[in-house]
Amino acid sequence: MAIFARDLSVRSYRNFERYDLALDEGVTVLVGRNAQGKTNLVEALQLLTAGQSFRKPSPAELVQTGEEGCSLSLRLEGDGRVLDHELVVASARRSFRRNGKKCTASGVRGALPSVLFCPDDLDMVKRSASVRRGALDSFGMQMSERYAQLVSAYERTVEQRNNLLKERFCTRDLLAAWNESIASTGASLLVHRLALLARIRAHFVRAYASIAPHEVADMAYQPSIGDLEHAGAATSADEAARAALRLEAQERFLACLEERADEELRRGLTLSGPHRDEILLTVDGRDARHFASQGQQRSLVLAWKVAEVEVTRDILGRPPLLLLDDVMSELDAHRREAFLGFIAGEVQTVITTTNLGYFSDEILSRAKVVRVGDGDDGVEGGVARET
Ligand SMILES: Nc1ncnc2c1ncn2[C@@H]1O[C@H](COP(=O)(O)OP(=O)(O)OP(=O)(O)O)[C@@H](O)[C@H]1O
Repeated sequence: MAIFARDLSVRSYRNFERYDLALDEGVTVLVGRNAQGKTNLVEALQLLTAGQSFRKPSPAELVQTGEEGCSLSLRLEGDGRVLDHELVVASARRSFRRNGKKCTASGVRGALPSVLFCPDDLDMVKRSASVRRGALDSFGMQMSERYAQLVSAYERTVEQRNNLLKERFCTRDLLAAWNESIASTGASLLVHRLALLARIRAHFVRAYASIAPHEVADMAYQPSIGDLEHAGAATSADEAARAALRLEAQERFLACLEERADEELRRGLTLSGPHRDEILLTVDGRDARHFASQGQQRSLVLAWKVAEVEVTRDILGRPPLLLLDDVMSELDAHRREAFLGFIAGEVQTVITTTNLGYFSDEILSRAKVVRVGDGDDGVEGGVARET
């Protein structure tokens, strides 16, 4: 059974003094001129479902200029349950609440995962590998708490090891004490990433084929420690097979650390591990970073997003909340139709736009259209204040 996001309320948040928005179970279109706060509302929905925002704001940035603090809340309903997620910023610190009880970001993650597609994503194919790794990890963190723990533990370990590498007193012997722990956490994260990527890949290949039927797209994970003999075991139901893969990754990681220790000491950086891995996207066997046209890049990203929606369904048995921020204008009519065709009716979706002309009459007839911003009498229950 599905879970739906029902009511969003924000107070003293970004450009809104107060704003209340009731969402449709199907498609809600937020329409308004530039800088009216449409993206801010999408960001609020992402914060309250994924526990983080694509803008990576400091707590103070969320607070409306001139105010002391802000609050955001979202009511979720479904599965016979009601869940209230809240985010409060006070004294420049943010805290989450779930059903009134204080929690960390992980407390609001997972009940209703969100998949965001925004203009920044459109060039993820050509940007650095960290963008693609970040996309995979942000999604993985919503799918599994263990994945989220591994990401933060690994990031912490790399940061501490890099700090040590920058110290003049650092030696190979001192580093060796850290290697076991970074290799163990890194190997576990690597196995989680391989498993998630394998799930995404199956849907990605299919989705791309229906967007561009005469081309074949693919994706592959390329570990910086080299390809692993037992990589296929990442998706195995056999715990022993996965443990063997973890061990192989750990040993390989340790060997790489040993081999590159002098270079690491010289550069003050950890040079191998999941934070240096690549996610390779290809079209007809050619590396998309170098060969994909603008249109092919857009199709690759669309296919990736469709795959995230499908994997959420596979893992949780229900669809995510899909947040489409200002991307309709970036897609041509064919890709727009293909994308909306995938999600039509079955996925709760919030779309922002400056122009309803991008939507077919069919979509508009069943969507809830909300005007955001001043100058419109259709603004739903809110006060937007331009600053
Ligand atoms: N902390 C803040 N306090 C006050 N105003 C803010 C704050 N943060 C952002 N804003 C304002 O919010 C507005 C931008 O909102 P947003 O990015 O949601 O616009 P939008 O409606 O999505 O526009 P576009 O269609 O151009 O993408 C800007 O006017 C910006 O100054």
